[in-house]
Amino acid sequence: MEEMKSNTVPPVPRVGVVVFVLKGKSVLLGRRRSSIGDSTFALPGGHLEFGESFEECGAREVKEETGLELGKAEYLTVTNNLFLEEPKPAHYVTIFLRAVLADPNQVPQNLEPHKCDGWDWYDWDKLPQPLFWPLDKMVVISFC
Ligand SMILES: Nc1nc2c([nH]c(=O)n2[C@H]2C[C@H](O)[C@@H](COP(=O)(O)OP(=O)(O)OP(=O)(O)O)O2)c(=O)[nH]1
Ligand SMILES: [Mg+2]
Repeated sequence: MEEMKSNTVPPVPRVGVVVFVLKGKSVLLGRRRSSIGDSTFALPGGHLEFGESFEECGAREVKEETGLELGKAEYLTVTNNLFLEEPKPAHYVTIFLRAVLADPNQVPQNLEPHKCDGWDWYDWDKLPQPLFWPLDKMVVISFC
């Protein structure tokens, strides 16, 4: 087919799954190191892989990025995000989950330091700035 000969793959939307990991009144955030949203505070999460449930993906990404084991994750909401200003345009459908820790004494580790400056707990009433804009949009729409 003609389009198969081309080396330029047309962009497609991807699915991101991110998790509000909650501990008392605090939520886990880390400063991103990425071409998308560099140096803004974001939730742990990543790309949905073929065949995964949202909850499996959220638990896997949180474990890979922070070492934390989650209790049961619950669906919160979904947003549709276009990153047209980025070096490479991207489109994410982002699934937001929430979960508490399986064992509340676990301490987050920065297991992917090329993607994040480090994880910390932030009081829900005093979230750090700037938030990654899709997260900011979701918080404003859902909670303000
Ligand atoms: N991590 C994260 N991603 C978010 C948030 N909000 C949001 O729309 N996304 C979207 C845009 C991200 O590019 C996309 C995928 O997450 P990511 O950028 O952390 O992906 P990743 O490198 O960890 O993915 P992976 O290769 O490990 O699967 O999800 C958020 O608060 N945190
Ligand atoms: Mg990630």
